[in-house]
Amino acid sequence: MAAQVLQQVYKSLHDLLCHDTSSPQQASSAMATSVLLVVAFPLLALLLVRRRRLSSSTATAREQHLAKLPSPPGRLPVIGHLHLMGSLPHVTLCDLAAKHGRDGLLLLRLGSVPTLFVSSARAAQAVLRTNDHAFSSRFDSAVAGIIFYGPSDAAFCPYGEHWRQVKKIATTHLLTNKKVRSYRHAREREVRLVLDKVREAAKTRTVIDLTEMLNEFSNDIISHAVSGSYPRDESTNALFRELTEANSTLLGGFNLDDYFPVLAKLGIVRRMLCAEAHKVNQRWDELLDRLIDAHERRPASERGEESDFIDVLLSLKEEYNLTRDHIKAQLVVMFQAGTDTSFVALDNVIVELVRNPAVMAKLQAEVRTAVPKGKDMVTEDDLEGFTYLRAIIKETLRLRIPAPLLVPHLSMADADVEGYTIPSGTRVLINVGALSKDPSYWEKPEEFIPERFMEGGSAAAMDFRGNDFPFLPFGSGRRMCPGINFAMPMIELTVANLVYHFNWELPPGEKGVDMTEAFGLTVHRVKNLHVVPVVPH
Ligand code: HEM
Repeated sequence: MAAQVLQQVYKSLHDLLCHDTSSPQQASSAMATSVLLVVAFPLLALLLVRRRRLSSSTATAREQHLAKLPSPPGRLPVIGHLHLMGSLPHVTLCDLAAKHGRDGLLLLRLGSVPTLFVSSARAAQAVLRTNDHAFSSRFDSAVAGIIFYGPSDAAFCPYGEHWRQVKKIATTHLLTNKKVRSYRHAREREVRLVLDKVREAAKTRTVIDLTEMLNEFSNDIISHAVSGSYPRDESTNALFRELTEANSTLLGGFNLDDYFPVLAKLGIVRRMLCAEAHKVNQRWDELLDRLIDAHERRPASERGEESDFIDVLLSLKEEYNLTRDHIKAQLVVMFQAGTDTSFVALDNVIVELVRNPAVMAKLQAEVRTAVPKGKDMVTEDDLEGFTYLRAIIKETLRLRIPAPLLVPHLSMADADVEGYTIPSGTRVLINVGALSKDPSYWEKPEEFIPERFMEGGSAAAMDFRGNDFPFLPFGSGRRMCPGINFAMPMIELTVANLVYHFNWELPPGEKGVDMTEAFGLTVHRVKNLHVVPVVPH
């Protein structure tokens, strides 16, 4: 009985979040869901054996602070503002913040979870710099706990000593400039493989699915960094790709416990929510065990300059007190945090170039002038002088941020933001997608104008390394992305080669690129980019 109620609740909530609720019919369906939940909740609550309660004075103080924050009307019983989110929360939130927000802040009740949305550069600075420590944790998610072994990885692990250690490993051992440089030949080899495939298609002017090709490419690059000091292994790379996608579906989908954490404490709910995550985790486990075992058997003398992440993590086992599960968690997160973001960024750059032929021509002129005609490929040595290429990548990361709400932060102590007290335990989403289109910082913010980042341009001084708050595609502060140095050479090298060797046309009859977006762990286009490569004369 409880399982049936739960399944119905789950389905209703899923429908609610995955569809636009702006029409009257859908608004009434939101009300129906709410009614269903009002009826279902007492039933489910009866099943809770133990329930942690905040002391009533703490709860009252907390509610008093929250009540002072601006919040939109239309809050429904139990589901709160969940029905207002729609299928593209990063877009809906911009509208809600514009209508109902104050001082760059807006409080929504998503299910039972108070969630603060931050949508001005000043408020983002107050959260990510002035109160960086207070806002540096992550919320507890059953699914993330299974996928990331605890979670004990660098991205989903709550703030604390373990997180500090694994983040340090990421920044000082796995993703340093030196380490990234050591993968240079692997990057060039993978780009060469992409060029070979494109060249084949260009011979017969065949339409190619460039999005799919770039997705595979990004995954292969990370696969190499993780375990690739072995010969290239297609089947292992394909398995990594499949499992990373399975994780993305689990993490990016609707998870009941993200909005009703108290429910997730019920054994029956936990089992239902986590069954798929356990299956996927088991497959990761088998794959990683196999690879770690193989690395352990290999003599240290065989690990060259290009040691991969598994080699590095094994060598740090004693120093950092790492268990095998800790090592696996770091490996899984490198795929999860690194692949999708880098791929989406890369794909978006190409999409913008196809949509803006004048920008494409100017970039081709930059690359083709610097690199002699007929060269086999543009190498990383050639990239140094490509200022327009760098401006294009920045402009793409401004206009189409892969993770426009960052990863949710969680406050660990009361903190003052723009004159409001944000109580400990509040979930915080920074709408960096809104910041990078704020007209008070950006001229013509909806237009693709890479020149703004060139010398003399209005944003020439802006960078994405966490110090310019209107422009935070990688976040800022303690939880900032450690993967910039890894992602940039890969994106620059690939784009430079694709525009050096080929001109790009839309398939015959296509008038433009379909830009419809879907929200998940990252925001990506629904339809893949299909293009025709043409070898220039
Ligand atoms: C264009 C590519 C990338 C973008 C746009 C990007 C963006 C982000 C963002 C927005 C966050 C969350 C920051 C926050 O919560 O405040 C993040 C975290 C993270 N990223 Fe990236 N990322 C990219 C590439 C990479 C790569 C290549 C790796 C590793 C190979 C990586 C590893 C991580 C990790 C481990 C975290 C968690 C940091 C923490 O919680 O302390 N990222 N990234």
